[in-house]
Amino acid sequence: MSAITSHAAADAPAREAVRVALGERAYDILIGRGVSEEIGTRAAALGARAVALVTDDTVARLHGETIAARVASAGLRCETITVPAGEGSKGYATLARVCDAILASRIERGDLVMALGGGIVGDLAGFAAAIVRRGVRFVQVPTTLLAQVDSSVGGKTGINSVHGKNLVGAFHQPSLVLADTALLDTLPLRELRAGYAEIVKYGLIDDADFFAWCEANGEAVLAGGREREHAVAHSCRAKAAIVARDEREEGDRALLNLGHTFAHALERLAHYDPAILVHGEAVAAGLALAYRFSAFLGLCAPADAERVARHLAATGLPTTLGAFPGLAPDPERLLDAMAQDKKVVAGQLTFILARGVGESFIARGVDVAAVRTFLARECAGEGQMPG
Ligand SMILES: NC(=O)c1ccc[n+]([C@@H]2O[C@H](COP(=O)([O-])OP(=O)(O)OC[C@H]3O[C@@H](n4cnc5c(N)ncnc54)[C@H](O)[C@@H]3O)[C@@H](O)[C@H]2O)c1
Ligand SMILES: O=C(O)C(=O)C[C@@H](O)[C@H](O)[C@H](O)COP(=O)(O)O
Ligand SMILES: [Zn+2]
Repeated sequence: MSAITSHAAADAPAREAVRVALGERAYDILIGRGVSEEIGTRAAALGARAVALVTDDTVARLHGETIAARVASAGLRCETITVPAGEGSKGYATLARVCDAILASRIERGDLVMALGGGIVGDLAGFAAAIVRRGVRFVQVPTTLLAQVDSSVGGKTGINSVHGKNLVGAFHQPSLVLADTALLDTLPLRELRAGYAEIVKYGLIDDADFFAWCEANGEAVLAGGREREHAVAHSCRAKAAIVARDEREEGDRALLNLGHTFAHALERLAHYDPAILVHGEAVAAGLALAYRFSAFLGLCAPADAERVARHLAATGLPTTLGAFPGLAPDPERLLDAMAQDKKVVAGQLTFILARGVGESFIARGVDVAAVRTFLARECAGEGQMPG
């Protein structure tokens, strides 16, 4: 119980800074209500004279003018580039349009691309920044819970292909992340839940105490307030630590992919259609599946798999392949999508599996026949806890 108490939200400071210790590419994540008020002075302090503010049409309507005015008030030229909201923007056509708009704005290497939005804008704008003029600096101003706890940190940028999720991209670290939790006040519950799945992931990777804290405080995180800020800061610290020791996913960083071999396959089958699922929902199902697959292989106790699914379901997240309206997953199509996973080595699948809550590990060379049998059971609705 004492370890759980160490996550007490009452102890969370109003504002927190987390350093991503990457040598010459090190940067700060500033977390708290109102931190984006400093965006202009912070951009100026980075030596930029102009900013290409990339955002989506929903975020532009809600927060675009405020952020652009803050940038301009520090004496920087600010050009806003707006893309349609949704995963459909994370593709070649929108990437080309964003790159050309950045060039048309005469953004120089010393200037800044600024991603104002969720993970889709962050991944897209970050990749554009990585390739325009062979590398322009960029700043992340994440506006979804998912982006604040995960996608704005660590420098994975990219777009989707018909062949799969995030298959074209680059590692390009931001120069600064401003996670203003006040921006989440306008975020719909469905998107809060999706971001919550990636928060739970940190507990499942290697922090059983944090998973227990999530079990006790998940509803409060969704409701807002100090628990949410604590969860954002804790998640950023967890991700920063992993990224600092393995920036380019040559080892440990793959643990951040817990649940994602399943999730990305589901996203491809759904053609990235948000009417069917969004990334965080696919991750929630993927986490439950990774634990059930671990139990199926005899690696982890079925009770742990049930505990994981029970908590995700309790916060309104999907935990089964059958949970997505309009999606009829079948084992062969899922396996075909998994074959494009970036963790594949010499044609062999890699999964992140678990020996228990907070005890995940990288499993290379996983037997395809076992995956096929497991998926067939899951597609038939067998092996799942009720509800
Ligand atoms: N690079 C990484 O390390 C990393 C990590 C996790 C996920 N991702 C990627 O992130 C993407 C998902 O990101 P996401 O869940 O943030 O989705 P998203 O960017 O689509 O945002 C979700 C929805 O919320 C809206 N929105 C954003 N901020 C809002 C706000 N403050 N108020 C109201 N509405 C708001 C958006 O317009 C959008 O419709 C996926 O493409 C996933 O692959 C990347
Ligand atoms: O930062 C990472 O590393 C992650 O794996 C975080 C994931 O939540 C995220 O969805 C990431 O985009 C997946 O990476 P990918 O390399 O599998 O595309
Ligand atoms: Zn993810």
